[in-house]
Formats: sequence, C-alpha cells, structure tokens
Amino acid sequence: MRRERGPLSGPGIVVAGLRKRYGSAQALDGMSFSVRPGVVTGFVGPNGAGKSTTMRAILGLSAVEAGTALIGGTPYRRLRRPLTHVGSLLDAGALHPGRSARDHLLWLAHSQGLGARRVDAVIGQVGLASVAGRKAGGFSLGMRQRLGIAAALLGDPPIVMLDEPFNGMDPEGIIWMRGLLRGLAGQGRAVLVSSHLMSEVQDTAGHLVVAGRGRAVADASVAELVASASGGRVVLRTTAAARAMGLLARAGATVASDGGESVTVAGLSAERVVALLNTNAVPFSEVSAHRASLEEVYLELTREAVEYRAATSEVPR
Ligand SMILES: Nc1ncnc2c1ncn2[C@@H]1O[C@H](COP(=O)(O)OP(=O)(O)OP(=O)(O)O)[C@@H](O)[C@H]1O
Repeated sequence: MRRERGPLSGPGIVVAGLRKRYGSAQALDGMSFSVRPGVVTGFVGPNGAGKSTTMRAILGLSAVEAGTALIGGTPYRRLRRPLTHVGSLLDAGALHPGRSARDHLLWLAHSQGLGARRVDAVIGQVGLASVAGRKAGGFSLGMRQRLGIAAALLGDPPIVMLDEPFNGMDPEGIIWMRGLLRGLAGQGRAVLVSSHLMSEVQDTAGHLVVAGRGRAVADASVAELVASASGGRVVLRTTAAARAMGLLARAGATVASDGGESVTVAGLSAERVVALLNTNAVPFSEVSAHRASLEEVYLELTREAVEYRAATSEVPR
C-alpha cells in the first residue's frame, strides 16, 4: 500500500500513568505502555483488568484523573480528521440497525471528508462485499466485527486499535482476523488488539502488554516474556532420578522431582547437566531446556489480578 503522508515513521501510541476510578473500583492504576509501528501488540489481561477503559481513554471517550495518552505524539482531542490518524473498534454493536453496512460506512466517511471509493475499498478488505446492501441490524456478531473493522480502516490510519475483535468470530473468521492484523502491521501500522484470552493473540502478536489491576504488569516482546519465565530450567528424564538429583545438587543445582522419571534442574545449563551425567555414568533418555508456554507466562503474570477480582464485588456498569 502506498502512503502519501509520513506518519508511519512517527511514534504509535504512548500511554503514561493513566489513573481512573469508578466508585470504589480503581479501573486504571498507573497504566503505562507504548504501541510501536510495524508490530501487532496484544493487550491481554483478565476481565476487569482495565483494557477497555484504557482504549476509551486513548480515544478521549473516558476522562482520566491522571496520566496522558498520545496518538502519534498528540492527544486524540487535538487530532484533525481523527479517522485518518487512528482507526478503532470498541463496540461492534454501536451502529444503526436499520442502515445498510455500506450506508453506515458512507455516513462515517462523509463526516471525515472521505469518499465512497474508500468505503468500497474497506468493504472488500473485510469480506463484506456480498452483504454490503443488507441492513446491519441483521448481521451476526462476527459480521458486525468485520463492519467495525471496515470503519476503523476507512481513513487508512497509521494506528489501529481493536477491542476484543475476535469476539463472536467463527474459526474461519479468527484465521482471517489474524491474517488481517499481521498484514496491517506488515504495512508499518501500529496495531493494538485486546483480548482476555492469550490463545487468541499469541500467534499474531509480536509484542504483549499484559494488564492486571489497572496497570501493565508486563510490556515486552513475546520472545522476552517466554525467556524470562523459562528461567533457564532444564528438564531431565532418567530411571536413576535419586542418583541424578544428588549429583546435580552437589554441583550447585536446585533440583525437583515429579516422583517419577522427570527431574527439573535450575542453575546449570543443559550442556553441563549432560556432561555431569555422562562423567558419572548416570543413565538418561532426555535432557531439554524447559521453555515456558506463553499461556503459562500469562497465567503467572495475571494470577494475582484474577484472585483480586474474585475477592472484589463487581461494580455494575
Ligand atoms: N462504565 C463503568 N462504570 C463503572 N465501572 C466500570 C465502568 N467501566 C469499567 N468499569 C470497571 O472498571 C474496571 C476495568 O474495566 P474494563 O472494562 O476496562 O476492563 P477490561 O480489562 O476491558 O475487562 P473486559 O475483558 O471484561 O472487558 C472493572 O472493575 C470494571 O468493572
């Protein structure tokens, strides 16, 4: 895609120290992170972690008590023709049910000085061409999500922000969505996508912001997160677990057994473990570096936030 202006080289989204309270609920408690161009950033966290409130704050829809949210270096309210700077999908239900999909987009396009050609382009891009004349009120949630994404892409924005876009999508839709997100990032756009399920974003996002209790508990690349959680542990399978454990503990490792043939070793490299076992003629069938799954990392990072949520009464919206 050819781009006329040069916003792609500018910063994406920068959120710093957002704080917001709803009654007794601290929805945002110092939320800070940035979303860079050229990569899909997954915004994950349990229900109530503050993802939607953050996105609303970025778009100036939710007043915050402290902190800043900048889009390409500018607060949303100061953007001229905002759809050309940031495209967003917050609530797929927010459309006129009696209006056709195409008319809905035309109305939105005209409000931003955009023409019908852009409308037809985005309708094609999201795969709604065959139903564009149908009333949006009859659309399934998955179709509404597509329509919402079409609206987000209308202004060909360098920044795209989607709240739970996988909601209501069937498996084919999910695959399509992943491809779309990767494609948008591949064109150099900054893409922020929220989900309360790590599995939805893990194969698509290169970077993750993990939210818990109104703040970012992690803001790192997927590779960094997995490496930090794996902690250099080595897993060993042996029929001589007791001997192996004694030997490795004397060499300075911390060892743990599952009671069977599997031993987890911390503090020694896989190479060193193999060398020690060989030298001491301890039989083993496997030595491998343990690699934490992203799901494990996520559960560990958000455990506290989930416990906190379970112990707090829900504030009705
Ligand atoms: N309009 C509102 N009125 C009162 N409380 C609200 C409102 N919106 C959000 N909250 C509260 O703020 C906190 C953060 O909610 P938010 O919707 O931002 O979380 P989330 O991470 O997007 O969760 P989900 O995945 O459920 O959408 C929660 O405690 C929620 O109950």
